[in-house]
Amino acid sequence: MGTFQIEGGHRLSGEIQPQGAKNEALQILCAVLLTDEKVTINNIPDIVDVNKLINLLRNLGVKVEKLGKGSYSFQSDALNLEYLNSEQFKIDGGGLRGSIMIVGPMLGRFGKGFIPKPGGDKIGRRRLDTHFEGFIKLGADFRYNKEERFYGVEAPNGLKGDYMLLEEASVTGTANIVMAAVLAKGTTTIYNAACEPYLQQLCQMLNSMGANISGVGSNLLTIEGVEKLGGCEHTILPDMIEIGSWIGLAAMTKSEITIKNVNWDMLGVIPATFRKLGITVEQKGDDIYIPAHKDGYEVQSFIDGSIMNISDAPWPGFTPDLLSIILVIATQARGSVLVHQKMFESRLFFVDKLIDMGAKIILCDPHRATVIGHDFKSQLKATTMTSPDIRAGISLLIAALSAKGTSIIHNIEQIDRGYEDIEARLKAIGAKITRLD
Ligand SMILES: CC(=O)N[C@H]1[C@@H](OP(=O)(O)OP(=O)(O)OC[C@H]2O[C@@H](n3ccc(=O)[nH]c3=O)[C@H](O)[C@@H]2O)O[C@H](CO)[C@@H](O)[C@@H]1O
Ligand SMILES: C=C(OP(=O)(O)O)C(=O)O
Repeated sequence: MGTFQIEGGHRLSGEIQPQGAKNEALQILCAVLLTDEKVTINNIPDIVDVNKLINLLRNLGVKVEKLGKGSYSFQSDALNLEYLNSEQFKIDGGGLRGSIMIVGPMLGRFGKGFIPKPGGDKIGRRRLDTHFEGFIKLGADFRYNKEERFYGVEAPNGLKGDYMLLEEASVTGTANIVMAAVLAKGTTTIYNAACEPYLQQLCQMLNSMGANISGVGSNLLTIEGVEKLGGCEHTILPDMIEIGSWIGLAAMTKSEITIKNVNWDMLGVIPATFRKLGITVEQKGDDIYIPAHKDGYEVQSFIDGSIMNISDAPWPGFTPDLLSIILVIATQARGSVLVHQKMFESRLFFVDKLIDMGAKIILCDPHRATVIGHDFKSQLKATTMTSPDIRAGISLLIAALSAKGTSIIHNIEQIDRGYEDIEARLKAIGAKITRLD
């Protein structure tokens, strides 16, 4: 188990460049399976989950060539479909959440797709019904092996477009169905589609490969199936969750930080949500400038004066992946906030560790926590903790960097899943952080 030692209480300063988006990369990498031509992808983050998926693709027979930092070419012209029946596939496929998105492209192109129960964060139930209901609508036969927790879909005669209203706007579910539908016969209409920037990017990439998808950016996608897709070049957006993490880091450590080249237009309500906590998020060209909040930050009020409530919602709502960060920075705000994590039922339990550090939080139920901010009148105290999931992990790291004394965070593999070379990048802006093993 990897461990960070963090000496907190130091101001940071300087510039930080966000990595490419983890959740976009996972979709885009799966899309390389849709063509036998070469696909070049730039700005791929060097993080554990993405490297696991690249390794899975290699084992499936994709030719992978590294062209430079973050740039790779992929060619899926001689796949080894037998790998899908192997023990190795069960290990590779179960190692991350994003692997689920190989099913759609494999089904669309080869008429069959399998996957063991995918990995990813243990943050509550993470059903896959939306994915498979979508494939069934496109004409696939579905089977599930309960003992082995192995999912399979087959359509030996190909897929046929249909209208579908998704039960929920699932991010990976929508990506999976879109990737199957681009090669189906006829028209597929997906209503209640997820429309995160990750999906907008995926649809744009697929269109540049020859697909015909309209409605991109909305929750109504229309896909005219095509016979074949070709190669393309695609560049992954900066990671909006990393950008939000650095906003939180700057505020909580009262540091002046510039986050470079954020692609502001794709950040949706993220800047406005941090501003609700009184944090100054300034747009400077395409950078975000966070001044040192020397006098702290004050939670804004609603018009009727009721307590500030920050909750998650499918895009264009506020992403659930940033709520843990909102929660940690609320512990030092002037005022109180109700954090409501609507989507996942086990993502707030990490507040125990913050309470240990001296934060004033009432965990009302698994979905809601009330945070009463200290306004920096009392500093959090260093402690030893274990990172339960990726976003709780980065939130605890932010708490440790703001705390008095030296903290230890175990299980940092969770953080490495999604944050590239984090200690070097944080050290470069003045953080005292050491990887112990
Ligand atoms: C690899 C990847 O891309 N992972 C992201 C993806 O996971 P993933 O695609 O697995 O998440 P889904 O969008 O399927 O669903 C997330 C959770 O929200 C619930 N739900 C979803 C939509 C909805 O309208 N109502 C609702 O209640 C689901 O039941 C589930 O518990 O999207 C999540 C939601 O943004 C993010 O936290 C994950 O980081
Ligand atoms: C929950 C997340 O990731 P995953 O879906 O890969 O578990 C996340 O990125 O916050």
